[in-house]
Amino acid sequence: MPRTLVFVTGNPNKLRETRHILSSGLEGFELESRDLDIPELQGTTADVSREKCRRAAELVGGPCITEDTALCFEALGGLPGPYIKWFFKSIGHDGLNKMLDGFSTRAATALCTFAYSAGPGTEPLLFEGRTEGEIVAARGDGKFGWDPIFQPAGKDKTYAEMTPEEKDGLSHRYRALDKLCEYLKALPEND
Ligand SMILES: O=c1nc[nH]c2c1ncn2[C@H]1C[C@H](O)[C@@H](COP(=O)(O)OP(=O)(O)OP(=O)(O)O)O1
Ligand SMILES: [Mg+2]
Repeated sequence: MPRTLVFVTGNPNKLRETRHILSSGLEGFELESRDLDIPELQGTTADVSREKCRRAAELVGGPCITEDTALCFEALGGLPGPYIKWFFKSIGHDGLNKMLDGFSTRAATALCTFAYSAGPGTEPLLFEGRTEGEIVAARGDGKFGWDPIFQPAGKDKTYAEMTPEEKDGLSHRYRALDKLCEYLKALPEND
């Protein structure tokens, strides 16, 4: 019997990709989605993730998962990090590239954090996945956020030029979800 997880996210691309990973690589789980826009605190990626999941569990009234994606530029000491959404909305692919002009490195880390709460009032657990890469001029279809400007280390394609299977094979999201699933599989069925 697949276990159903309530995934609270306002982002349809995230949901699609997470479902794809769960149906092709990490079987045994199904998602039920709740499109709720939870206010996001400022702080480290871990602070932002923990607080979002805590609030989501209160709204859902039961166990749930949330996910936060950060894009961390080495030249900027890890920023924009969890604030990438607002940087991307404001300045787009070109602006993000220009931010790094003049620096000696365009290295970036895509960081995905899944958070799991067993229900309201319980402390969320965090599962992180990282993919190293660099920021390049946009290539590929631009359907999902900053995919066109992130090229994983050692590859000649951006995330946006990869098939869903290729991206899932090395993505920050796959790596975080793999850890979350390992944890959930080890829990007793009715937890
Ligand atoms: O694999 C990805 N490839 C490219 N872009 C991505 C990816 N994953 C997230 N993104 C974008 C969406 C948002 O602009 C920001 C993360 O912000 P983040 O708060 O985690 O997402 P969100 O507010 O859209 O959805 P949610 O309701 O789950 O918080 O990076
Ligand atoms: Mg968000």
